[in-house]
Amino acid sequence: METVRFEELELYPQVLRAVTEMGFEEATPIQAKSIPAVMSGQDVIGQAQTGTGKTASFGIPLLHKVEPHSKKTQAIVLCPTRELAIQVSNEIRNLAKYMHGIKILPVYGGQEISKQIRSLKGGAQIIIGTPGRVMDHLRRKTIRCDHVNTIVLDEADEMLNMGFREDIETVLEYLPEERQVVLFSATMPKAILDITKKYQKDAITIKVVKKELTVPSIEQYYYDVKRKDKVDILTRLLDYYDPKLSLVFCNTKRMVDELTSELQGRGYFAEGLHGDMKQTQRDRVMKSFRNGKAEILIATDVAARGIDVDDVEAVFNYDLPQDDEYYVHRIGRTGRAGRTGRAFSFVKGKEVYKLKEIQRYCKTKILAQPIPSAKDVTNVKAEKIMDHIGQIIEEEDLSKAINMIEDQVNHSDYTAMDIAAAFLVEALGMLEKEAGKQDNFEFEDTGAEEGMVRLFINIGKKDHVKPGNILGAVAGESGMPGELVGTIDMFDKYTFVEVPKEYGAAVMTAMKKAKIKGKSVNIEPANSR
Ligand SMILES: Nc1ncnc2c1ncn2[C@@H]1O[C@H](COP(=O)(O)OP(=O)(O)OP(=O)(O)O)[C@@H](O)[C@H]1O
Ligand SMILES: [Mg+2]
Repeated sequence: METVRFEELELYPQVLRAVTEMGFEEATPIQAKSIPAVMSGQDVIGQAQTGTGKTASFGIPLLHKVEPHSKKTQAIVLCPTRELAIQVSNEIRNLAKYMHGIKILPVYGGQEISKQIRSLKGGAQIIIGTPGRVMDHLRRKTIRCDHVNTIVLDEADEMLNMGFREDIETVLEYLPEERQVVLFSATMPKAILDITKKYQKDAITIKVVKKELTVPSIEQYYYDVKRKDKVDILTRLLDYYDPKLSLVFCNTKRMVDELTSELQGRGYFAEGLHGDMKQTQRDRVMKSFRNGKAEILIATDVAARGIDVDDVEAVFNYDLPQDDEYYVHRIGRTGRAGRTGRAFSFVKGKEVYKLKEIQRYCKTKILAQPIPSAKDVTNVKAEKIMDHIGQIIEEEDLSKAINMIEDQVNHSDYTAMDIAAAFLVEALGMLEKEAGKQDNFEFEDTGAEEGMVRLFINIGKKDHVKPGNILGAVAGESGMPGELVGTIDMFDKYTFVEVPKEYGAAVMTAMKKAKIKGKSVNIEPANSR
């Protein structure tokens, strides 16, 4: 398709200036087609892939449609999540930077309503909000709709889905008969298209057609992963690919919480995000993800739609999404605005069929991929260290250090090569300690109780050791609740302890460092003893 420059779209000079300042050079295909259509006042359904600039596709025309001299509310944009309402409002504010007298206000749940009411009193021509809170203001008459001539549903298919449909209908009832209804999304399932007729008149459909629904610059892989191995494989992939920012999707809030503390415990800069958190906390997490302080965001689908954060280089489906559409939106958090990205999905057993279904829906291929080995991770780390070293050699004054090494070489049997190699081992070792806090152990079935594994402990001479000492060491060192420790069988020279399977590896790792009655212990999985 021919490229269209923003100059050709007859924008206000103030808007053109803002667009240029935001670094947009050409209009994306969806922008080129839908900016004129939305400006003309027609009802529009716009569909284009994730990260292709749909926000400006409706944001720019809204700025052209509002009358800045009237303080009345003239346009409403509805978004499915609070984070998206904030983001869309910021993007439109950026576009409006050089237009005077236009106020753009986000209103969403979890934010103090009295504060919102005060802001609304000042008059805002464009309101961007979540349906529940907008409805609330309409009922209180703190938002008045008599002059609203445009309503936009961002993520329209989600908004017209069962969870939101009633709210949307209520909001629409408040609007004047003569109004423009604009819908945008990366996905438009047929069932939803059927019901859009109820809300729109002679809508034109602008679909930027591509072969596949997902963005081609996102590499998509899957791993067949047992539940218990998921965390290890996730950290392996994080270490290997070392993405600047990553987004990890789980299907439940509980899983988000669990995985967040697991990764934090292993030393990763990870934060969780889900709907049960307080809004102030959600805001804090989003802020630290946007500024890169949190490198890994672990979230429910609350972060799946619309969220635009630079430098998200990898998306993980820790759990496979329930709906095909959600796969498209989740992985679309990377590979935005022409960038590349990677998407990794974990599947177990029968979920492979679900994955096939997703590929059919998206018309894309998700490839099986071997898990990088620990050695692969070491290699990429060594490469990174060598890159860094190269940079130091290029940029720093090394004369003092060279003198010191020369001294070493002259006064020992070591060559300069020995010394350099030892430095590399030291640097890698330090990294390894950070990355591999938990060793992997194979537990064989040794007739332990259901869900338990049997560990063999040898503390050498065991004159004064009592079951209580063992219990204290196992529970105390590993952080496992003591009441979970199963049977402790003490024999003449050795002891068997049963612990829940999921704590097996943690106990083993912890006990290697533990002492019982001042003595180091020897611990291993009980096999055929
Ligand atoms: N013409 C353009 N040139 C370069 N960058 C652009 C252009 N238009 C928008 N962008 C930038 O591209 C990114 C993605 O835009 P946006 O969030 O609007 O995508 P989207 O199509 O709404 O995606 P999603 O379906 O995920 O909601 C944003 O950072 C935006 O500022
Ligand atoms: Mg969007």
